[in-house]
Amino acid sequence: MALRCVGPRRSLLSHNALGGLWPRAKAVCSGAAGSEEIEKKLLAFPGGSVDLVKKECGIAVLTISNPERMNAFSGTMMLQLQEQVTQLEGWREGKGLVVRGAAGTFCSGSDLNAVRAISNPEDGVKMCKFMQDTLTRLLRLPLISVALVEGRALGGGAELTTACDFRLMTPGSEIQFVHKHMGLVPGWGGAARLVRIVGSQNALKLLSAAQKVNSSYAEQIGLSDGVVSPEGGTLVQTERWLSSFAGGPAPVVRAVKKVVLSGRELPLSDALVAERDIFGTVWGAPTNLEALARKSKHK
Ligand SMILES: CC[C@@H](C(=O)O)C(=O)SCCNC(=O)CCNC(=O)[C@H](O)C(C)(C)COP(=O)(O)OP(=O)(O)OC[C@H]1O[C@@H](n2cnc3c(N)ncnc32)[C@H](O)[C@@H]1OP(=O)(O)O
Repeated sequence: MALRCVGPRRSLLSHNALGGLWPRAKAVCSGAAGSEEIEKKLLAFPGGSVDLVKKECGIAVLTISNPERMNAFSGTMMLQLQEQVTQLEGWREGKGLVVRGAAGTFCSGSDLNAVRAISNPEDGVKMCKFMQDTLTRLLRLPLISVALVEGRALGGGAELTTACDFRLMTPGSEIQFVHKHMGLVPGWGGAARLVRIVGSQNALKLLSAAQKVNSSYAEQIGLSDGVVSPEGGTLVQTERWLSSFAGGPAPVVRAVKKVVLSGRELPLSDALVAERDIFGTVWGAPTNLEALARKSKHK
């Protein structure tokens, strides 16, 4: 049975999915405590929803939905995204996450009506900090995540794709960091993450030319991990693809994500300590003991 979490239950708390193993996450997310002011302003821009369905198989689907505006993020959707990330942080049985847009397109970034109304630099920076915190927490979930890109992923929508571990694209879909055309640069953490995904040369090209990236070019530079064809259902295929990484017992899948995350984000000496701690959670645990009893051979 699927558990559906829809709508605007809100929390002002910042969460750290990796607990004590993760000193840097605390530092990055701690600013969220002072975010009440921007949260109040975001509430003034309603519309759309961010919906979460958690399935018993351990895979959740997060849907960005504002079809009249090509799934642009209204203010309340930004708040809902934060709430749904909090839900996922508390989901101990979770292993995988698909992030997608409603109605055949991914997301066209911030709702330009909200952007126009809060176009002063002070509010802009607060909004960007709010989204940075949420997307950092999304990327740090102990779940293996994939963005299913159909249609367009523009501006903040392109940034959202980089807050997932993987990206799959449908033929004809495009990712475009349109920020330069708007006289901007990414502010939701998308530039920092893009550099880590495609390298600084490719990131510079994509940002400085606001280049449209189709599915084949995205695969060539490592931005996309594969193409999903519309036949057979894009979500079904994406979930099947994800299952090959997020299959197996939750404690082991979550431990895999955590060691990769610590290796990616921490200095080597801290990453080694974190890896030992994570290793300690699976060594001698039921799955490990069962594998030993089976005398597994990996031919
Ligand atoms: C860059 C900074 C970043 C941030 O940090 O905040 C942002 O994300 S800013 C937003 C960046 N995104 C855009 O600028 C998108 C602008 N829109 C488009 O380029 C096009 O609408 C589209 C997304 C390519 C779709 O084109 P098309 O298929 O031809 O449909 P329409 O243009 O008719 O769009 C349908 C409808 O949706 C409205 N729309 C689309 N995107 C947004 C948006 N981001 N905010 C608000 N509204 C949006 C569009 O205006 C149409 O509505 P109507 O005009 O009422 O018909």
